[in-house]
Amino acid sequence: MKQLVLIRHGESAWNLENRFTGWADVDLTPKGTEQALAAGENLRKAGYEFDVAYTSVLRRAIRTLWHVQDTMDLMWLPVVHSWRLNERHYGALTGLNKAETAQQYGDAQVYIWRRSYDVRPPLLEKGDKRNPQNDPRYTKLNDSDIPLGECLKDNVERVLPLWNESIAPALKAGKRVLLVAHGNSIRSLIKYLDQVSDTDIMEINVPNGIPLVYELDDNLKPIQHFYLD
Ligand SMILES: O=C(O)[C@@H](CO)OP(=O)(O)O
Repeated sequence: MKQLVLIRHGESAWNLENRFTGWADVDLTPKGTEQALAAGENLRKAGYEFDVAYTSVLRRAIRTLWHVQDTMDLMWLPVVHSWRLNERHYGALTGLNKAETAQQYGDAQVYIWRRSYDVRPPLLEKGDKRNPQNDPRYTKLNDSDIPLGECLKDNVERVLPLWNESIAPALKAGKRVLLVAHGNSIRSLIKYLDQVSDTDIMEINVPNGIPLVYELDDNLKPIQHFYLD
């Protein structure tokens, strides 16, 4: 049996302020830190061990992973940081308050932007200060890889090359994988692993800081999954 544990980062400052976050690099709140420590503690108590960890290049996920590693006495664990695990890019909605945006555009439109599989949010203008193109952590990427706004389908297409080229081979080699990422990059993996339909994925939400354990067969088909709460 192959073991993959997915954790969405703990509560972030913009989760608390109810803002569209995406690639904005906001940190954990004190509650988010507690959630991350509790996730590590629950994994430790349940006897989980890991051989490699994956995370995004955003601090809320990285810091969550650090807390989990620290709590589990696994600071030595090899860690792969990949932009492919970043949150779905929220385009021109980045930084806006979700409730205020719903008042302006209506709940139905905001639900479509947040949960539809293939409707993108309004895109950023290239010259927008929020365009990640000039951020040093992305300068080695092709311009075409740097999004100006993504729907979940774009996010799935961004995550899968990392899955196919690195995570799946690690699992097949018997490595126990810990992956700390974001609500939508994890929903992308859930959609792929459980073959969730484009409609059903709209109703699947991932809570902050609760380990989601996948037990996979040798072909990486899920045998079962459950939250370790
Ligand atoms: O703002 C975001 O980037 C995400 C996760 O917090 O929000 P949503 O639930 O709308 O996908």
